[in-house]
Amino acid sequence: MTTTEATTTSTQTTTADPAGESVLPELRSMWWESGLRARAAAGVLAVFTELPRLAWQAMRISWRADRTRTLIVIVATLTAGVMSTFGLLATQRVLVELFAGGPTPDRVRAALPALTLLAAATAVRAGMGIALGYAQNGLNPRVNLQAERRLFETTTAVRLDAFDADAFADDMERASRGTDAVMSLVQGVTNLAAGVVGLLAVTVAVVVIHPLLLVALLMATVPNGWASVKAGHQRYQTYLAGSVRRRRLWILHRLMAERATAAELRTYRLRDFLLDQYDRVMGAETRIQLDLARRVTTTTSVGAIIGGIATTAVYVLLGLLLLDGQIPLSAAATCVIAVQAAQRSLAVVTFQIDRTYTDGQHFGDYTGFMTRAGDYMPPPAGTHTPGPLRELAVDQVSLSYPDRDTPALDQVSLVVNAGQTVAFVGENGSGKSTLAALIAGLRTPDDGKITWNGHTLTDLNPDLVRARIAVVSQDYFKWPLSAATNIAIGDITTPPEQERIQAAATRAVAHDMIEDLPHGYDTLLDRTFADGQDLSGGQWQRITAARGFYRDAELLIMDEPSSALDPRAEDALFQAIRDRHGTATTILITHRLANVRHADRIFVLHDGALVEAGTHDELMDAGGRYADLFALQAAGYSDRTDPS
Ligand SMILES: Nc1ncnc2c1ncn2[C@@H]1O[C@H](COP(=O)(O)OP(=O)(O)OP(=O)(O)O)[C@@H](O)[C@H]1O
Repeated sequence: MTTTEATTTSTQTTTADPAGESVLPELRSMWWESGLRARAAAGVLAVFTELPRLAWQAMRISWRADRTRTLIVIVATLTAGVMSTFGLLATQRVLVELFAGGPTPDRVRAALPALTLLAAATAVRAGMGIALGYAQNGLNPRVNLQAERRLFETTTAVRLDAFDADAFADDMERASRGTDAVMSLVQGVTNLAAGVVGLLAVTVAVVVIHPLLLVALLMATVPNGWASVKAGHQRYQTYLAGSVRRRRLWILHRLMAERATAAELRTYRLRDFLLDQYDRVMGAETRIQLDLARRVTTTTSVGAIIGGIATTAVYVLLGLLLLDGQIPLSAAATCVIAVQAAQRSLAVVTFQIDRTYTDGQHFGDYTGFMTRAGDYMPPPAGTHTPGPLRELAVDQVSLSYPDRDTPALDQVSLVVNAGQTVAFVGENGSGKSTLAALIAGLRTPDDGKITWNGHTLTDLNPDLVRARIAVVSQDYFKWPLSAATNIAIGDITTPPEQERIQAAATRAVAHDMIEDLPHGYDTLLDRTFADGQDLSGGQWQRITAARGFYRDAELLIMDEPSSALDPRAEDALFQAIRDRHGTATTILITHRLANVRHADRIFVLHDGALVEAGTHDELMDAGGRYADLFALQAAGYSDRTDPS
């Protein structure tokens, strides 16, 4: 597909129904696709210039994965090729002897040495085939392991902001597809090498018999080869242009078939809406696939027709050479066998060129992703060891999310002393969670710095800093693990201890609730597995709070830890937080302002700026934003209790 075609297809999808533009904005052409498309449009011949590089890369991966098997593959492939040449030359000798004059027994006897050679060559070739299969089978899982592990090593190491970039998500989607391609590429290159060696073997044999036969061989093989390569190119271009569509389809699959969305889908009667979305994306996809099928069929049919005509011409040429006495009958017969062998090898070669090229492009996506992901890697880790927390200072810190006009945090400065309980309050979107993420070292400020006992966070060893901080996030993830493990992953560096797990659960008011589960602490918290259970929102929140307590960190950051808790549980949780006062530091983010009254210091954020700071009493006296919010919330309670 050309660039124009790709653009047309994506606009077709969105303009077919103007509503689609806003509902499915991802269907628009992405800026980053144009560069890749340009590469794909480089032309069919580019395949041949790229193949050696791809083969080299595949071999390097294979070598790293398993040297012995890679060696077996190389030796077996080459030996099988040499045996093919031998086999063909031996066949010709057998035919020469059989077509010679004299009684049949004498002719058979004369052909015996060549026949023995032929049998030996065939046996060695078959043996090499078995060795090749054995080596390849053992190589595949090892190569796959290497490729996939490297991908996950990268995706788990990149900075958090990588996941804010849509290009990164698309890039990653293609890279995941690329991990399968690594294995396929190694296999494809081996098979391709086997096919090429087979073709070379036939070529050598044919040239030895009669150089003119080489022309015949080329005529019979080139058209099909060209068509096959071109078809592969067409398929890859279509695949490339469809990355955004596939991501959208994947999202729709999950929205329509997963448990997490099942209830809301029904409540809001989203069935028809989602099916309509699916029809639109699939409609576009089907049109594109049908168009591709038409173009691929045309290409391969043209190749097959020209190839057929050329093969007929070869047989005519052979007939003419025979009639003219240019070649003996034995050579002509060997040539027919050779052409058939060449066509078999060519079928392998063209299929493998197609596959290797396609896999090579996917592999390029994989390696390209690895390179581009380098831009998202955290800066070199600091080496200083953080001591026990004395003072945490946020100094003139700003952060803007990509594609946002206003900063999420704007020149924020504050100090938290060890043993304090401080609160971040403010309206939705005021920047509280962003500030917490910066303090936890999950994001790096664009400007300003955060210091731990006077050392900038980036100068400190990040693992050692994180070991001293526990974060209970507002957007927690429901890990599909047992209740005990869900808590124990709060400190993965030590083996889980049941007593410690229970103590953390008790502080988070989760113990009794967990004991009541069918298998207690061993209950699997995922309904999609056998024996799995799900929890209510408040119960999940208790588990995540227990995870935060499990680490017993010097600095505990709790972002909306009680939004789903019942009043009794909420009270108990905040009592546990107050118990930390004086011995450990807590940063609390909550909209329930009654719970921050006891905080040593309350920081009020508004539109990313720190607008007020002080104790509850100071802020109430100041009569500013905090006092307004507090009075508003308090009025809600007093209205209900006020009998008037
Ligand atoms: N990953 C992100 N990409 C782009 N913008 C973001 C991202 N996360 C947050 N924002 C924006 O940054 C601003 C601050 O968000 P933040 O989550 O820090 O607010 P908050 O004070 O914690 O809000 P809430 O009380 O609703 O939890 C908001 O305008 C939000 O839309």
